[in-house]
Amino acid sequence: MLSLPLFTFPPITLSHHPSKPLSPTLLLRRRHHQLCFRPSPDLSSACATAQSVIVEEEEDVGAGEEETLPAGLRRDLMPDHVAVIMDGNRRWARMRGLPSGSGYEAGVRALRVLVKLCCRWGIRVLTVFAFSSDNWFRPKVEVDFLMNLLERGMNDELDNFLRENIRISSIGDSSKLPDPIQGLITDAEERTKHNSGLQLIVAVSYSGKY
Ligand SMILES: CC(C)=CCC/C(C)=C/CC/C(C)=C/COP(=O)(O)OP(=O)(O)O
Repeated sequence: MLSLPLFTFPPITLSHHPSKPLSPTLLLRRRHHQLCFRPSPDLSSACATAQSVIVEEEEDVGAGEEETLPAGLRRDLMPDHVAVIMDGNRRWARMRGLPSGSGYEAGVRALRVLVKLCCRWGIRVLTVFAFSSDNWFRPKVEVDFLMNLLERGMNDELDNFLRENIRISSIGDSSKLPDPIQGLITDAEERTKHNSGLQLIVAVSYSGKY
């Protein structure tokens, strides 16, 4: 089982965009598997560029072929592996007087944009920390909502993963997930296992122990 290291150094947190709940903490795995933390201007501009693309989310952000990087980003400084902690969804919704569910749905939309950007910018691996072991202790209605969102996401996106050459894998204690979701994840892992593009690792029911 893969494990995602947890870091104690100050995380780089993207400032909230006024309309999108993407506040990921980025953990960068540089080439040659050396872990490092780069609060560099290059990273800032990567974040700024990502945010400006998220603003244009409603426009088509096609995955397409790997492309020339936007101004300010340098190919030799791009990480191989980006990991995102997908929190802040409820806070984002609360700040706008919306129910938590709207925050989670917006989080999923932001995730779609992030996946497309990783494909376009040549990131090899994207890990998203989507549901922690502690999240099981949230109110049942909220857990059910998230499980439903996960199930819909896996169903809706599989064709896209196949078309875009994205390989899906998951980490975490999947035995706690409802059976249909376990089945969907296993199926997606199996059907995409030979894909050679972006590897999308979804950490669900994950605690750092798995
Ligand atoms: C499993 C699934 C459907 C993944 C899709 C992506 C997504 C929206 C993940 C967020 C899940 C989550 C419980 C985040 C925790 O912070 P929070 O945003 O609930 O709370 P906070 O605002 O208090 O940090």
